Amino acid sequence: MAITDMEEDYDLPDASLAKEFYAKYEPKEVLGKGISSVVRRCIEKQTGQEYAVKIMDVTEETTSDVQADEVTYAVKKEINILKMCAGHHHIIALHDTFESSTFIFLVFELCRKGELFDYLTQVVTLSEKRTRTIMRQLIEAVAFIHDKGIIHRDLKPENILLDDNLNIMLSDFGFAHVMAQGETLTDLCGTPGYLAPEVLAVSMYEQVDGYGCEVDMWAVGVIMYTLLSGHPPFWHRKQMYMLRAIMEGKYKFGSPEWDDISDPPKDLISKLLVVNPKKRLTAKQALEHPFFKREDVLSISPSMLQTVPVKEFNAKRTFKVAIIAVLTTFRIRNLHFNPPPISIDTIKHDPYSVKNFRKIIDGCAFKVYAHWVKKGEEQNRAALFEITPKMDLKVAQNSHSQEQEGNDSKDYQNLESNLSQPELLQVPDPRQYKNRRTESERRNIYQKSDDVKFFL
Ligand SMILES: Nc1ncnc2c1ncn2[C@@H]1O[C@H](COP(=O)(O)OP(=O)(O)OP(=O)(O)O)[C@@H](O)[C@H]1O
Repeated sequence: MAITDMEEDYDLPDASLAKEFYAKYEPKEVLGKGISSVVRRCIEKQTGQEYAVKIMDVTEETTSDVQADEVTYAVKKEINILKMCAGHHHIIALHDTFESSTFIFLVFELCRKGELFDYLTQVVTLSEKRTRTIMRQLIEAVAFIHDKGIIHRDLKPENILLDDNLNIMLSDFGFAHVMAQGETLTDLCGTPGYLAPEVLAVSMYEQVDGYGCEVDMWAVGVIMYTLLSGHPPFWHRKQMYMLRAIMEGKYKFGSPEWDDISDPPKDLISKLLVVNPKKRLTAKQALEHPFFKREDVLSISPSMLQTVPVKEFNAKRTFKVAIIAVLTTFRIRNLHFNPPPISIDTIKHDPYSVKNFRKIIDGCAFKVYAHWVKKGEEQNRAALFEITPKMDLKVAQNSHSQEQEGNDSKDYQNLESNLSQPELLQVPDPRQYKNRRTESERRNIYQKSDDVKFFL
């Protein structure tokens, strides 16, 4: 595909600055844009194989030499972690890397279906079956990295990519860290709606221990809740309320969106969204949960089959099962073609309680809000789950803070102001250093976005 005028903002690095990359790869169209990078499809000249290349500019005019060094250091740390994770089916594979004095190129396997987040905006919610497949793959990836002592710290649907067969690939290890034996962390980093209570606690109270790998399992719980219901468990228009809800682990399986969902997924979520990290399920324990047991029969290997005792044929039982199956099929068919009547009153007063209407309403809502979360500099993914425009939210937040000053604890106010002042960023987060952007533009972006990643 030709590189269009619309992409002129995303200029390709000059050939003289990235000779090695151009010698091996042919860059193609832009696939997406992160805060610090542009991702393009590219073709490996020798093999004709397609990949995705993440191009990071480390020469922004406003970036000092020290910051450029920090960015390079942070990317190298990410590369090392990606190499440690090589070979797992559900972790993005890093194929190649190039570094010039001005750009860093990371060549990844290509995930054509984009982010799980975008998939979710199209389908609104996922079925239990689809959720089971995705969550199993995600938790297997998390179990794998935890086994190696790696903590991800930014698990969310935006960082989960989908391949052609809708299998997941865990990506974006920008905040990942290899934990030393017995180490705990105290950095406040991640994305607000997915932060575990203990991450918030370390920046609120001095006497609190650091946090560990358990924070990823909290985020796994938030993701699972979001996939099944179409909205996150702790979101609140006023950030301070959201933080409180997270700290207290207050969320609910509200009606009607959870009415048709069975107990096992709810039980698993409730064992992940546990405030005390020591009582939260680990990745390995989560994989043992009954929610994942149903499909296990399908994954029995031939060698295991030999050890499974064969049941004796019982004609009466087989006949009975066949009759039940036929009757059930008729009932389901009947219900499909002759659904029970819905009263006009119900539709008038509570259309959302009727499943079909609910799907239509949700679909429309997502269509309206989705344009706010399109990729690009102004992306604001948190807005997907909001009902007020972002700038109003900012005003509402400010006036709310004033109103509540007397009531809300100082700790929460401090924490909230930390979260909403990413300009306090100190640590080498490559995401700060946007391609050729002025300081005021950058500030504007952060102010508009609740989804800003922070690292204090
Ligand atoms: N391997 C890939 N295959 C296909 N598309 C990709 C791949 N990697 C990234 N993308 C697309 O490019 C976009 C930007 O990717 P990137 O990893 O830079 O995103 P980000 O995590 O939002 O950025 P940042 O880490 O700078 O905050 C993603 O939203 C995704 O849609």
